[in-house]
Amino acid sequence: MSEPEVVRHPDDEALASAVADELARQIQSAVAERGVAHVVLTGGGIGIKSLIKLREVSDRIGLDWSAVHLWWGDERFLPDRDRDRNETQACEALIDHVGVPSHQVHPMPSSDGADGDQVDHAGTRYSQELAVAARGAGPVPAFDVCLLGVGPDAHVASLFPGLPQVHDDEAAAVGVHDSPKPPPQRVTLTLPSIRAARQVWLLAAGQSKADAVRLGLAGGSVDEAPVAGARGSERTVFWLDEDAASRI
Ligand SMILES: O=C1O[C@H](COP(=O)(O)O)[C@@H](O)[C@H](O)[C@H]1O
Repeated sequence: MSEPEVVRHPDDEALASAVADELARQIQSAVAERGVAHVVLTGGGIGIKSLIKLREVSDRIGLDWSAVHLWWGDERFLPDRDRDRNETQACEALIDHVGVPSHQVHPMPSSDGADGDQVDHAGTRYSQELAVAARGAGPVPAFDVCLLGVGPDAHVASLFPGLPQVHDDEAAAVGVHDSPKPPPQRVTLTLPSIRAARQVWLLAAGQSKADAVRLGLAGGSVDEAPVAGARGSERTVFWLDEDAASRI
């Protein structure tokens, strides 16, 4: 696992622009080197802002999306197209406007889909989809970049402090029943799946994230701060604005 690096920008606008520029570069180099790019998207304020900026970068440079696969780190288990779903927000911000082939967009299940209201089944279904894409090379593809927002409580994806999913080292994705942040039912990648990524990028903006960032960089207990367990195999980058970086 890699040691975390810190990249600081003055405010959330500059931060989102920098994330978008670098993500476009990483997509291009993954496709050039391996013929495919697997990117994990996040929800949250700065996560969605970065996708809006990525759409602008994509338009500007003519980014080729034909070999890009999009995954999610977590999802709120709600009906398809619900405005609070991370997928809905990512589609509005980016996906509906760029040319990613639809079979390469891999949303987590919705609560009105094939699993009905069975969020654990939804986690299993997503694990199976990840395994198929990994083509026998492991439980999940080696994601090129895994984007993760950071909650004020130090959660990443839908791995919340003190909840059992933080310690799941068998499943690739699992259901969450009692998230302290609404909605209570969610689907999330587990920490081993996140750690399979070449690069893990933690995105945080605002004073409310400053303590979580400090704990995440310190690398202590994942029970207390799940963000402390989010590390990439090659690179881990904390992308921060000055407010989020204020307690480092
Ligand atoms: O609920 C969620 O929250 C986190 C962080 O969101 P933020 O608005 O505080 O930045 C996000 O990363 C996660 O994907 C989402 O489901």
